[in-house]
Amino acid sequence: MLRAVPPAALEIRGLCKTFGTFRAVDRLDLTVRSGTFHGMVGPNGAGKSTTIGMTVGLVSPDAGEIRILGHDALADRGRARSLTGVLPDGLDLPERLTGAELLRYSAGLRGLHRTAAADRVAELIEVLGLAKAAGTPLADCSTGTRKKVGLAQALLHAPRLLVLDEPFEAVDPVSAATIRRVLRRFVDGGGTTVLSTHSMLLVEQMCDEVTVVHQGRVVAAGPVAEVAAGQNLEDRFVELVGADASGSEGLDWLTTPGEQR
Ligand SMILES: Nc1ncnc2c1ncn2[C@@H]1O[C@H](COP(=O)(O)OP(=O)(O)OP(=O)(O)O)[C@@H](O)[C@H]1O
Repeated sequence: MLRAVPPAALEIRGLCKTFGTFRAVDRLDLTVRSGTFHGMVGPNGAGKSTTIGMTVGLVSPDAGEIRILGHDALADRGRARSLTGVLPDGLDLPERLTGAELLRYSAGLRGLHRTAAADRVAELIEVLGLAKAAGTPLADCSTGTRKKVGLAQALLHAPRLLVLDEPFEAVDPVSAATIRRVLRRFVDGGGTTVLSTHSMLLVEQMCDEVTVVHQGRVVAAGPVAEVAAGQNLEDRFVELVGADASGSEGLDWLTTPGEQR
């Protein structure tokens, strides 16, 4: 008997976004298979955050299709939102709430029963090492701690797809290892994670597949080893997006001692 193929966790076709006259995302296609860890990499300004923003309903696309686990995410935002956990770029958090208050509030918005919400919030605080942040206004928390609170918020409602914009940015190595273990358990349990990152090492260590975005378009995609094509991923990345020798010329005043300032 033929087994039904599960729908992709995330399927993007022909996605476009223009800011003024600048085409930030240009007919981008992306497929993230269910139950995988997928990395999205690209140079600064490549269009990763804009793509993620459109995927999770924070930025409206000019054109294209987005399907989350087979559901049309643009037509049915409510369904897409319930399936997806999001760690957006920039993390605009309500600064006066403490970490615990934000998590309880988010659990309420997600419609979690009060007892389940309290249990999950307590467990996330424990596992992610957020005891201090739980009682501290978010305005007074460090960048890395805010990332962890944002991640806890993304996990609260047990989504099927996690979309994370640079989840390891500013996070210390011990916390990063904890986050990696949490994400690995999530994926091993059938969830799907797509994350943007500048760490090729992280992609090599954690991701099943990778998509390389450059100037709003996909320039390579597939299993990490295939995209790396026999090189380490960092060298292959530089080859794909074009090496840049800037930084080795100019700024003579910086290296000429004794010059008048
Ligand atoms: N709201 C906006 N208005 C105008 N331009 C924007 C806006 N948002 C993004 N852009 C531009 O779109 C391009 C893509 O930005 P985006 O943040 O998606 O890149 P990125 O790949 O996430 O970059 P980085 O790795 O530096 O975070 C950039 O040139 C950026 O300046």
